[in-house]
Amino acid sequence: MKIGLFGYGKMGRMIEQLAVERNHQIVAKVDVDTQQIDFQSIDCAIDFSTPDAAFDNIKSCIDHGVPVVSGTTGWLDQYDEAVAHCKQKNGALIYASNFSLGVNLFFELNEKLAKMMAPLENYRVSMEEVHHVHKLDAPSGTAITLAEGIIENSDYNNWTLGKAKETEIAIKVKRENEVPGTHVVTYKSEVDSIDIKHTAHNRKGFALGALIAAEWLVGKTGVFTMRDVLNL
Ligand SMILES: NC(=O)C1=CN([C@@H]2O[C@H](COP(=O)(O)OP(=O)(O)OC[C@H]3O[C@@H](n4cnc5c(N)ncnc54)[C@H](OP(=O)(O)O)[C@@H]3O)[C@@H](O)[C@H]2O)C=CC1
Ligand SMILES: O=C(O)C1=N[C@H](C(=O)O)C[C@H](O)C1
Repeated sequence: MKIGLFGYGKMGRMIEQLAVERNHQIVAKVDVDTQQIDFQSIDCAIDFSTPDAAFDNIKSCIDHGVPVVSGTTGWLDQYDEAVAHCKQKNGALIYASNFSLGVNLFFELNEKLAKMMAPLENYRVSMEEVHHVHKLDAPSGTAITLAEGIIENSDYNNWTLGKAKETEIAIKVKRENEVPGTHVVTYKSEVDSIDIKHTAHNRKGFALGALIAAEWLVGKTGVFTMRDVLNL
């Protein structure tokens, strides 16, 4: 597959390394200064850029008939517009706040646990995410997906970075050194706590998941999620 990388930072470079191992070709490396892009040469675009750049990158890929996998976080206020644009143009799009297989299993576990905990009024849920100091957005996209998974399966109706009201999920954000990404969901009562935790040891899992999504997406039209790709 001929891949166009939109964003050639920490993730773009990791994807390049794994893509070559999987016999793919990187035919474009797009950054903020790129003047011209040969869209015709690209079978699938993989966007790991910045919150400010993601939507425009996705839109121009769709406009040029190029399927796009986006892992950029922090641009979700424009997600519905991206979905509508993709459907209108008969394009192909997968967005995931986290492409790693482990985190996608963690998402499923989080929803199942939320369902089990919902009737137990003695427990309150909260969340912590830890990332490297270079991260631009907070909370992480993954923490937002986890919070949405709890909200869909319980009486909680919002998340907050501040002091949580009765029906809000408190998310604590930590930025430390070069941490690739750690997420903990905690249910606490007076007598005990239940924690579920995912720890990324490096960025390979994210990159591999994005490549698997790109391999799956080529030849399809529509808007998909990692649930579709992994058949969860
Ligand atoms: N979904 C997932 O599984 C994962 C998602 N992420 C997310 O992916 C994104 C990128 O992460 P990461 O690689 O660590 O970040 P980096 O900052 O290392 O890389 C982002 C790159 O995008 C470049 N860029 C800026 N503007 C544009 C533009 N208009 N078009 C294309 N590229 C542009 C930046 O260039 P410059 O530095 O010159 O501005 C930089 O090289 C983040 O939003 C992060 O949260 C990260 C890991 C996993
Ligand atoms: O910025 C990162 O590094 C990461 N971002 C994603 C997020 O915001 O959830 C995924 C992963 O945690 C790493």
